Amino acid sequence: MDTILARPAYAKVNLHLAVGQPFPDGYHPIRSLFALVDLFDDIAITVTGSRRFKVEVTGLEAFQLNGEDTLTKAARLWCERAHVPLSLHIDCKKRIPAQAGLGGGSSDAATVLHLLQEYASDDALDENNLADIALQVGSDVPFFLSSHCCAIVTGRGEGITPVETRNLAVCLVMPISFATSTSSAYFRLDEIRGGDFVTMGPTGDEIAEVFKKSPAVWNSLLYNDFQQGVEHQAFYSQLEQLRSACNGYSGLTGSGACWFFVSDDQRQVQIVFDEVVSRFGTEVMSWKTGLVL
Ligand SMILES: C[C@@](CO)(OP(=O)(O)O)[C@H](O)COP(=O)(O)OP(=O)(O)OC[C@H]1O[C@@H](n2ccc(N)nc2=O)[C@H](O)[C@@H]1O
Ligand SMILES: Nc1ncnc2c1ncn2[C@@H]1O[C@H](COP(=O)(O)OP(=O)(O)O)[C@@H](O)[C@H]1O
Repeated sequence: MDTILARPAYAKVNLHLAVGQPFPDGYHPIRSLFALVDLFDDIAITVTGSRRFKVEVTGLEAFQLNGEDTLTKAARLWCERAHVPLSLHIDCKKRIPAQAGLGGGSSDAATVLHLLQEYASDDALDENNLADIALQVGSDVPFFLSSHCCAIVTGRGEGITPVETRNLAVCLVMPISFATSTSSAYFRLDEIRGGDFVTMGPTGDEIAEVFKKSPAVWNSLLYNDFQQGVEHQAFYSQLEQLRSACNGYSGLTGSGACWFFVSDDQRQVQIVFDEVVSRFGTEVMSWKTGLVL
């Protein structure tokens, strides 16, 4: 009998993101506050009796995949390490836009790993093996694999310190005519900095303290380093103007291109959301949602 396992793969926002100078391997150290948001892809895995491997993704058709998709990569690496055949059918229905800075590809991969661990039960891989696979798939995968709703993330993405999450309302705005490649965004940031010394800003403890306060006061304390190299400045300036009339915090998530507004007052998020819909119409995709608790 086939076994079917399913689980949602949530998106994240980076409520703060400091980027340091690159390590010798080219990757950059980050110090970031990650929080899961209630926007998710649906992942289902059918473990079959036959030796067939099939991955079906709907909603990613517009994107040219550069090699394997993250679900295939995670499943293949897991099966290799666990010495089990790739007898799987993975089905993914995407809602999280790609190249948005919402971590959709990484979350999908972490969810596949979670489901395979659940299926393997007593034969599941140990933590070290799993952590190794996660980083091979992508720098954001360790956070999604951690199952924490909110965390300070450091190193390349492997340092996870959980932080208690909060009931906050969120508006997400994704332009439909452009997206951002993560590697290009890191490259552009290095170019802008031109090798100058950079500080990593507030410590993890300081970021966690700021997170306890109202989002309306975060603006002078938290930031995203990618904001300085962002293209389409006119678009983001319009969104920032909207925020300045409301009580909350806003910014780019990850390397972009998605913008978010967060508030402890649902009505403020409704105002921003309505204004975005009336100003940008079908030029953007927008969601009124919240942090995952
Ligand atoms: C910027 C962040 C912030 O959360 O997220 P996104 O905007 O992509 O969601 C992450 O650091 C992105 O993580 P992820 O999207 O998993 O990146 P990866 O696939 O590992 O790497 C893609 C490319 O980004 C660069 N990269 C990534 C992570 C990192 N700490 N330093 C880097 O320099 C490298 O050039 C790498 O080749
Ligand atoms: N399961 C997946 N979901 C989304 N993108 C994927 C997936 N697998 C591979 N990709 C590729 O990874 C790139 C960025 O993925 P994604 O995680 O959505 O963006 P971001 O890094 O901005 O959060 C896309 O260009 C896409 O082609």
